[in-house]
Amino acid sequence: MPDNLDLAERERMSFLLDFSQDIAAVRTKADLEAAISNALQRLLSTRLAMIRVIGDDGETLVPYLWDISLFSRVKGLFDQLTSRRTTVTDYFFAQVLASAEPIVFDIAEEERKGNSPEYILFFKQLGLKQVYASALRVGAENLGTMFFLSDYLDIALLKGLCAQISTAISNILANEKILAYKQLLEIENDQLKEQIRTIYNFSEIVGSGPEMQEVYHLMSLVADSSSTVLLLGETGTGKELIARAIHNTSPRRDRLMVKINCAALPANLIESELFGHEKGAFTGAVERRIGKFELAHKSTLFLDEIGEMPLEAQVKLLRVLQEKELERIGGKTTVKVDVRIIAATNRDLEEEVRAGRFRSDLYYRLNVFPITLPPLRDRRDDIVPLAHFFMNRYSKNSGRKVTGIAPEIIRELLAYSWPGNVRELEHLIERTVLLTRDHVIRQIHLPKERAAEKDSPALPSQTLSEMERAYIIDVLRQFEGKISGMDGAAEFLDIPATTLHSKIKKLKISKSDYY
Ligand SMILES: Nc1ncnc2c1ncn2[C@@H]1O[C@H](COP(=O)(O)OP(=O)(O)OP(=O)(O)O)[C@@H](O)[C@H]1O
Repeated sequence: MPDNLDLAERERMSFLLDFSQDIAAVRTKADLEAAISNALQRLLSTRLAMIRVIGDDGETLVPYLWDISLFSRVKGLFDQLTSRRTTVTDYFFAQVLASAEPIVFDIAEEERKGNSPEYILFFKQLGLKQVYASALRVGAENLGTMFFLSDYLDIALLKGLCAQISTAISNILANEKILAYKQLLEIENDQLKEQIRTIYNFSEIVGSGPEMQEVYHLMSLVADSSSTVLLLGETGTGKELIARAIHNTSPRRDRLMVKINCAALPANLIESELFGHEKGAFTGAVERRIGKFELAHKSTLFLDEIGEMPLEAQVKLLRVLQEKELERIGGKTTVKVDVRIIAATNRDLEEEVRAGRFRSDLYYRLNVFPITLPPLRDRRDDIVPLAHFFMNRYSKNSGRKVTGIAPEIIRELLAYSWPGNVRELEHLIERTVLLTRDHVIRQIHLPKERAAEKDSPALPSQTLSEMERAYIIDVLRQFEGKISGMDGAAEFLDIPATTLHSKIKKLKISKSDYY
């Protein structure tokens, strides 16, 4: 401390210096209360009366911290004043908030002016001649007000004291907000995880034919392990659905599966998205960013459209898969990661390797446990159950009561080649449910297929009896197994009940097919 300062100045500086040390350690409101009361003990006759902070509405001054022991004698009036709404425009508070400096209110003079008689009465009952007050302020922003009771208070000292309290309260408020957000995010996160778990589990996967049975079998073999899985199949065949189901039945299911779509990102961003970057690693890297790999630590990383990944990124991915550690772009240290990889592509990766667009070493790393999802046209038995599944889902979602699909529409669905696979069927049914005015879907707008496509070998993969079987099952499902009578399936099919019975027998349709 410089020698040429007078005694008062020295004392003031030493007081503020000590206070600033105490205040620097403050994390909570209780810490702040202790620091203030500690400091004020040195000022003998000075006590903190009340701190109020401006609420979320920007107007109300909410009591934040006060010394109840000061008001025991005037408790009735104190309770009355603190229980009613006080705003930034109320007389004493408006003066404090408008002033750059602390204010000393002379109670006798204020009484003469006739403003805010309840507060004047309150101050008088407390036996005060003066009240000291200052705005709680950070920069130019008002956060609230502070009132002190004192026989004498040095204004310069009060100013320093208030500046430090302001910073501490602003930090505490910001911390409380962050904590509240954190709790909110944690709750949301748990709810989302739960939602994803219930949406994407095996029971939401429709398809009971031999092709999907094989898929389920492979899934159950691999789910428990940390092995890399490669999902192959045309667009819309359900690769992401299967990836989520594998994750949700694996030991990693308590953490969220992290997804990255390798086709959706420009080549220069994909690395930073995957591995993260340090602040200033390249132009535009204004903040440090955690990559998806790190986010997926102890969880699963779903690399969608892996066939589209640029070659440079492939090299880096391979390194991480081999070493199980990564380096953020612009970083100097390595980060260990424990990530299970599920990759998916609709490309023929072997062909991509031959064409030099995909690294063979990466291909072998990924191709540990391949699962191929068959296109919908190769599992026509699943078309009708899927159509019903989506009909139920979207009629429930939209509050409509669409409960059936007319037989001629079933015929159209079975005859179509579904180049967009399950996704195309899902979107079509969603649209149709919204357009349907009836309880039964009687109209559908399938894209026109060119004659050549119609004749393509994909279409007639079902025999006539297979189609007949699927058709009868659907009708039985709609009539809840009722065969004869006025509202029975036979009547609807326009055949005698006995004929329907013999067809059911011949086509080996059992109750479990339509219930
Ligand atoms: N077997 C199924 N049962 C129920 N819904 C399914 C099934 N297969 C796919 N779906 C639904 O079809 C839609 C498309 O599936 P998904 O996104 O998993 O396909 P994808 O193969 O990953 O497609 P892309 O290759 O275009 O990314 C999703 O809404 C999914 O829930």
